[in-house]
Amino acid sequence: MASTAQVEVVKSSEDNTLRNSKYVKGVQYLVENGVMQIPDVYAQPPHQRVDATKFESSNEIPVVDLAGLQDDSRSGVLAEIKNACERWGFFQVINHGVPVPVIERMMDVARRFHELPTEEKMAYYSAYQSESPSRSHRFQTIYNAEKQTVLEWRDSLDQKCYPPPEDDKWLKNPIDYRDAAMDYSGEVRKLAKLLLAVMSEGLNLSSDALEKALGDEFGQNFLINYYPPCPNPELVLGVNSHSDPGALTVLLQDEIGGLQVFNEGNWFDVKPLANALVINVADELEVLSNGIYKSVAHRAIRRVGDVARISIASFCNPTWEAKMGPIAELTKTNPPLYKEHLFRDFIRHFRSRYYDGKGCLDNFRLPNNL
Ligand SMILES: O=C(O)CCC(=O)C(=O)O
Ligand SMILES: [Fe+2]
Repeated sequence: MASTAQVEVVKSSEDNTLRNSKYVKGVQYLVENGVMQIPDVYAQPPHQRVDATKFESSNEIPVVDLAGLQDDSRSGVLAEIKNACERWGFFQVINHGVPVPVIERMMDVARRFHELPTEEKMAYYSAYQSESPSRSHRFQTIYNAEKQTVLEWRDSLDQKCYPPPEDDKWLKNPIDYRDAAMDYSGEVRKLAKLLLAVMSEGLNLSSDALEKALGDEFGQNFLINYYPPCPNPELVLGVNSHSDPGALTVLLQDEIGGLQVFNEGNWFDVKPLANALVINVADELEVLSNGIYKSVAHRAIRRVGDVARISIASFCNPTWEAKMGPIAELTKTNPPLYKEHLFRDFIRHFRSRYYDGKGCLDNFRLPNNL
């Protein structure tokens, strides 16, 4: 590593300066410059700090073998998924149909992107989605410079995948990125459709009910998260506690680990499993299912160790204009628990604040569900 970076300390109260600070270059930049002690702006308040050395009890998050969907164990697999969506909002899948070479190639381009020289990544930087609406991708290092006072130990690349960007709108560097990203996101889309069908059946709805409720062809983007080694891992969070705003998330993580899920007052590690994918219920699926399926607060910690962690979160979202609210069949015996709204308005609200657990969804609950 090179000499210690001269990092200016930004005090939490000066959050408006974050937008123009050197921290926009991201955490990999600090690490490449030999940072020995995290700048104060990355330090979590004491109650948010974690033990970055130990794995929490972690064998309980269900692992579902999707191979069983093709044979006479199908009804058992449906029940496992239904149960996981109700109890955990999270599960891992194996034999999910996304080919291993497609996964490996995606991980490889993801790593090579984040290891590019800072100036090349900064060519893709913008602080907000709204500042680069025509671009299909965005390098992101600060989630919300106006609203957040503590920064996360991660750099991300946000990539729209569906509707598919025009050929010349994909990232040009790494050169093989576009093909890898298109193949991977196409495979993830097939899996998401399968899971939405199974989840619909779990609600006793027709198998196309959830996909239809997301509008004409659901939207899809992925976020490639890069968490470089940290000199003070016990002081930082890679991603603060949040629930995903869309419908369904398919997450690929490498072998380092760090994803944690909140359940009944405790944090549980989602243990890395080779070639498995992690599935989670997002806020709008909780809304559509009238609270039967649960979106769940999760976060990523940066473990002790000297290897960067990568995760790729693929978000399947309702279309912008899709009308969200509990599906009518599910409100016949139980009252609706969530207000009707457009997905556009949900996202507007999500982006207007810094995330905190399931705080955004709380704004859309009806009074009988507070
Ligand atoms: O890195 C992880 O495991 C979690 C990332 C995540 O939750 C997200 O990007 O929404
Ligand atoms: Fe997430």
